[in-house]
Amino acid sequence: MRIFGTALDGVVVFVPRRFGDARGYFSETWSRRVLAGLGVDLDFVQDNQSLSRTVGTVRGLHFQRPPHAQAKLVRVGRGRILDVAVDIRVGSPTYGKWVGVELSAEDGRQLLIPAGFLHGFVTREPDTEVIYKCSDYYAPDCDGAVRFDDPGIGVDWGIAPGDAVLSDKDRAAPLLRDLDNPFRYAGPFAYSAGLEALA
Ligand SMILES: Cc1cn([C@H]2C[C@H](O)[C@@H](COP(=O)(O)OP(=O)(O)O[C@H]3O[C@H](C)C(=O)[C@H](O)[C@H]3O)O2)c(=O)[nH]c1=O
Repeated sequence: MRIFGTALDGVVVFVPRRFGDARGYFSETWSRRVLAGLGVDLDFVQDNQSLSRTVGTVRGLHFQRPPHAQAKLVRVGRGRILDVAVDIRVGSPTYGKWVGVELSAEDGRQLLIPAGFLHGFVTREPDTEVIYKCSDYYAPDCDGAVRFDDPGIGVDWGIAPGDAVLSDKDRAAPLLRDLDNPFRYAGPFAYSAGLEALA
């Protein structure tokens, strides 16, 4: 398992090893022990999977409030996405900043999004399946969202905002500046220190 940094401290890319042979490949896509060995000490308790039929489907920007804030470990089972994380921890040196990483079934990359960050993705192929682990259970009362096209964040999704395929919930999400924001900066992530960036 290789680990790479991104422009946001705490948001890191994992690339699991693939054992290829004439049949295809085998890969351990997650091991608590391996991630703990890399300094990422997270207990994931729920796996999610979503299928998005159309290119340009945007799901996000989502989060869960404490006491059920979620860290997520995202990968693609089929297709390709631009996966996006936004730091919304008040007081963070990267508050309001975003990073996008392309993940695909082919490259096997995974993105870790800590609690305190918004998460969303846009699909780049039809029938894209996204599979992700969450560090807390779904808690509808704690469910939160911010507009995917919030000009104060400025995510470049690679599509015109008007072309995005959205849920009604995402279409109606507030801007970050209007959010009752529960997250505060609590310092750097030790596992991120000194990581090389993904090429
Ligand atoms: C997230 C979730 C949803 N649901 C139910 C609630 C709704 O009736 C239905 C669809 O939910 P939603 O429209 O919120 O699904 P997405 O738009 O894919 O939301 C997800 O997409 C972004 C990318 C995320 O990071 C979050 O995990 C999550 O918010 O599934 C559940 O039963 N359990 C769950 O954990």
